[in-house]
Amino acid sequence: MNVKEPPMAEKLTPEARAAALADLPGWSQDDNRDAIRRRFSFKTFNQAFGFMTRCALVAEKMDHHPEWSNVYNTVDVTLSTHDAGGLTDLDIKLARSMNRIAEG
Ligand SMILES: C[C@H](O)[C@H](O)[C@H]1CNC2=NC(N)=NC(=O)C2=N1
Repeated sequence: MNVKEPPMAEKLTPEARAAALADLPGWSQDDNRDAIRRRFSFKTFNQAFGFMTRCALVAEKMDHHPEWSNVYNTVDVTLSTHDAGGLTDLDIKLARSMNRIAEG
């Protein structure tokens, strides 16, 4: 059987990146690399870790994974597509999902 790999995601153009960011509350361009970042703040560690757990399930399903760290009630996230060496539509999709999950 001919089972194709999904096509490699392509880096967004500067115009596409700006348009996507304008529609992504809380996210901004990373100062140092072709990536986007957001800090999610919660009331408790439990809420922060629950958020990470739900995001992890989505990320695994997408086969697209965040760079992130957690300190108590805060989760810092950076999204970039390593295979493409920069920001792609996959990052925008994952960012949207994370925003939805954070809203509860
Ligand atoms: C083999 C596997 O599909 C790749 O390594 C996936 C896994 N998760 C990934 N996550 C992110 N953020 N970027 C990638 O390029 C990437 N590639």
